[in-house]
Amino acid sequence: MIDTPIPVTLLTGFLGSGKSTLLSGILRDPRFSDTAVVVNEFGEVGIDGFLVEHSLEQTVEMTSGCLCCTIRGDVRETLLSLHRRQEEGQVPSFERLIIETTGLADPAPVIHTLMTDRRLARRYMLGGVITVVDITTAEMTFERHEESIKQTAVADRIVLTKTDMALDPASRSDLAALKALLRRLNPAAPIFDRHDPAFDLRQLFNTSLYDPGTKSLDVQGWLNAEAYTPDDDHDHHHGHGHDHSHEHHHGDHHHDINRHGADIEAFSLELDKPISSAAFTVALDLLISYKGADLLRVKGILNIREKPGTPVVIHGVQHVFHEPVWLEAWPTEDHRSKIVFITRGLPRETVATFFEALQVIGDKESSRVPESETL
Ligand SMILES: Nc1nc2c(ncn2[C@@H]2O[C@H](COP(=O)(O)OP(=O)(O)OP(=O)(O)O)[C@@H](O)[C@H]2O)c(=O)[nH]1
Repeated sequence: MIDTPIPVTLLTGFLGSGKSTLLSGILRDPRFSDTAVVVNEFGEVGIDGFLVEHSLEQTVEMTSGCLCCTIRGDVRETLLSLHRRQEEGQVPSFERLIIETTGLADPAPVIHTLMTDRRLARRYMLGGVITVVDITTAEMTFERHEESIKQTAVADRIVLTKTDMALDPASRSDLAALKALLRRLNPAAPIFDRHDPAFDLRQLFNTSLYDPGTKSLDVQGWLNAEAYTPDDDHDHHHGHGHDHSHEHHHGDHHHDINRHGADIEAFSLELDKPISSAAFTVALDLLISYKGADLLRVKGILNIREKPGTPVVIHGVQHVFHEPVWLEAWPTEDHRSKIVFITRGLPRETVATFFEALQVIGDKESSRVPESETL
C-alpha cells in the first residue's frame, strides 16, 4: 500500500464557495475514513470542530498564509512529514490526501510541485482537481476575479454549491447559462450538483490516470477527448470560434454570462500519422516558450514513431509537464495521437499550426535532436 503513490486531490474554489462544507461532508462519510487532509487557511480556525476532533493527527492545518506563496516550502514539507509519520506508525495510514486551498489561490503552483518534485513523486501523485462553484455568486466572482476562471478551467470535477437556496425562475435560467459557461471553459470535467440526491462523493475521486483500486491505467476516462470534439450532441463543447452569445437566451435575462473567460478555449487535436519524438519535443518546447503560461491544461496520448505499439501519455499545466508515462499497449484500437488543450488567449488554429509544422519538420529534424533531449 505504501509503495503505491497516494493520490492527492486539490479542493479549490473561490472564497466562501463551500469548500470546507464539502470537505466536512467527505470526512463525515465512513467511506472516506482513510483520507488525510491538509488545509491552508488565512484564519485561525481552518475547518469546523468535527474534523479537528475526529480526524486527529491526520489533519494538518497551516495558518502560515496563502498556499500559493508558501507552496515550495510548507506544503511540500507537510506532505513529506505526513508520509513519514504514516510509515513510522505515528498517524493512521491513509489512501488519499485532500489539499484544501485558499479561495484566492491559483492551483497551478501546487500542481507543479506535485508534478515535478521527485521526493514527493515517490510518495504522492496528482489525483485531480475539484473546483467548487457557488451558483449564487459565480457570475460576480468570474467578473471580478480572473483566478476563479482559471480554477474552473483546470478542474477535473466541478461541484455546484448553494443549489438548495430558493431560486426564482430568473435564477434558474441563470443556472442554465452558468452551466453552459462552465462547459465552455472546461468541456471534460463533469459538473455535479452538491444537493442532487444522485450525487455520490465517490464521483469526485475517480480522476487519476492510475486507478489504485484496479492498479491499472484508465487513459480513456482520464483524457476524455470526446468531450472536446464538437458535434451535434455536444453543441456546448467549444474550442472553435468565440461567439457564444447565441446560446441560452433566457427571456428578460440581461446578463451575458458567456462573455466571461471569452479568451479561454478548450479543444483537441488529433494527429493521424505517428510523430517523431524529436519533432514533438521541439514543437512542445516552442509552444511552451511562446505561450507557456497560457497553456492552462494539456493532456494527451501520443503515437511516437520510434516506439510503435507503446503510446506515451503527457500531462502539463502551464509550462510544467509531468514525467511522460509510457504504456505497454494502446487502450483501444484507435492509435492516433490525441492531445486536449485548455488555453487562454491561444486559439486552436495557432496550436494546430505548431503541430502541423511538426509533421513537416519531423523527418528532417529527428536525426538532429539528441535522443536525451526528447520524450
Ligand atoms: N445553503 C447553502 N449554504 C452553503 C452551502 N455550501 C456552503 N454554504 C455556506 O456558505 C458559507 C461558506 O462556506 P464554506 O464551506 O466555509 O466556504 P469555503 O469555500 O470553505 O470558504 P473560505 O474558506 O472562506 O474560502 C458557510 O456559511 C456555509 O454554511 C450550500 O450548498 N448551501
